[in-house]
Amino acid sequence: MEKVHKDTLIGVIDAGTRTVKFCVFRPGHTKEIAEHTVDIVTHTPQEGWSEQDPKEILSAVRKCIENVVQQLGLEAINIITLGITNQRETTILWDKTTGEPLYNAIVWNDIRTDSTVDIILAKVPDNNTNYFKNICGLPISPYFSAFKIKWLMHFAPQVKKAIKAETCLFGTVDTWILWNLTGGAKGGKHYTDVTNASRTFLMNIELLTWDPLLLHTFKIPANILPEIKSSSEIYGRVARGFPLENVRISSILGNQQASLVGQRCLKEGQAKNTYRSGCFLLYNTGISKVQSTHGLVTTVAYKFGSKPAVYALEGSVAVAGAAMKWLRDNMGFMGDIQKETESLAQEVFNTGDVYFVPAFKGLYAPYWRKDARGIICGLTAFSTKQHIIRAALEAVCFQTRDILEAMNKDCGIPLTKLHVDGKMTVNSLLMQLQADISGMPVVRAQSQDITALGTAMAAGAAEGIKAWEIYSEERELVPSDTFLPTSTESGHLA
Ligand SMILES: Nc1ncnc2c1ncn2[C@@H]1O[C@H](COP(=O)(O)OP(=O)(O)O)[C@@H](O)[C@H]1O
Ligand SMILES: O=P(O)(O)OC[C@H](O)CO
Repeated sequence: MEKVHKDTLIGVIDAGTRTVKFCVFRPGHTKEIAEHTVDIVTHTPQEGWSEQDPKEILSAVRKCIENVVQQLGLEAINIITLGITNQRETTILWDKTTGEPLYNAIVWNDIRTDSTVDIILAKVPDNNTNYFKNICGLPISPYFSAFKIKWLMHFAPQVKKAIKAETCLFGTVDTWILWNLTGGAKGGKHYTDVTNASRTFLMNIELLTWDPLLLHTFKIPANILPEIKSSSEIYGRVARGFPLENVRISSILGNQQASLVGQRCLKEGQAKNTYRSGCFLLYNTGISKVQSTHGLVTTVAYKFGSKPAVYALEGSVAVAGAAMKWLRDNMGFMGDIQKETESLAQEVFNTGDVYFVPAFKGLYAPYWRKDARGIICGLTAFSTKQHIIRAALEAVCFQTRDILEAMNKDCGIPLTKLHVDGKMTVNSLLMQLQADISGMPVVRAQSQDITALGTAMAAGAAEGIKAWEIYSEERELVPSDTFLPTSTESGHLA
């Protein structure tokens, strides 16, 4: 292992859907030494719409860094580098001369672009959802950024104007933060990394460059797009006016890819599932791209510097923990999700044959049905809120099982265990149900910060800090506990 100065520290900006966090790691350690989190408001101006204020994201980043710097006192000077990880697909357009956003950020799970999707579908033979999959790895769906950009180009006059004046820039949340941190209108770096670019629907997954046919199909001008970089290299330095001025920024990873790295699923055939608002299962397929024929997405897992890109198959589920929030906020079934979900669901032995499909905004993998909507069925006069809460937990597990089945069919080599992380995994009943429903051991990471850890590892790698031994044979970096399947009759995957 390369010698690292004992005081060196690495900072990570984790800009998620619900919160922005800044935390700091000591190389080689898996637990952060300081962190601060700020909630982000999501606006719903119309049903199915989901927007955030890009400036609020930025001021949350600033607040979080300032708070952590204060916590660390003099030690903050040891933060030598920063990484950025982020909610993916969320789309921001801004004016490069003023630095002002041209519209709110359109969040990944926003479904206003249904009609845009139909326009694109109408252009392809047989309305084939998978028509561009061999180019970008993705099915046609409102989930991906290109549909959001196209919607903005059509419906936001200020965007049209800025595009005409050639002052418009596009970025996912990583790019917005990087551009602003490195100087904004005064020379900010307009870059993204391959993992985020692979979620836009505009990148050629083979060449890792913006694809002319896709740009032409969406009529998106190339001059609004950021330059695509690797996930681990030095992109620039924090500009004057921001805390941690002059510190290098040296990793960018979409948050689901970051947790794949943090879980050290760095070899072909290793997979992880992250349970948060949504649920995202990524299976490392090495340097080869597996084209799914069973509804999964081909995505870039990571690219460290000049090393070849590593790919993953991804199964994305739009609603997982978000169903618990719905049961709390819309149904009033509980007051505190963390404290009550598990105990309420434990009060009944099963769901009493109640099933819950939380397709609030359509269904993602493996179905890709933008027209699907939620359903609760099997209700009887005996059904209680406990049955429905338990059914909501089972729904997360069934959706994961659907994805595991699709992965096994696509890859031919069945997974033998599932590594999991994310806030929802504190729910041990959910973990046991997942082991039973998928018929395989579920290995739960004993850390909530796998995403940030993966980003710190990538930032460290760019700086020559090999303290986490990214390529070592030993996989288990973070302590874990395992849930074994207790029932097998329905638990075996097809
Ligand atoms: N004990 C629990 N049981 C079930 N769901 C939980 C529990 N604790 C948190 N959740 C759910 O997990 C999700 C946590 O999401 P969070 O990590 O805040 O990320 P994000 O909303 O950015 O995806 C929330 O949707 C919440 O409803
Ligand atoms: O911020 P999260 O954890 O909800 O992750 C969102 C995903 O990146 C969307 O693809």
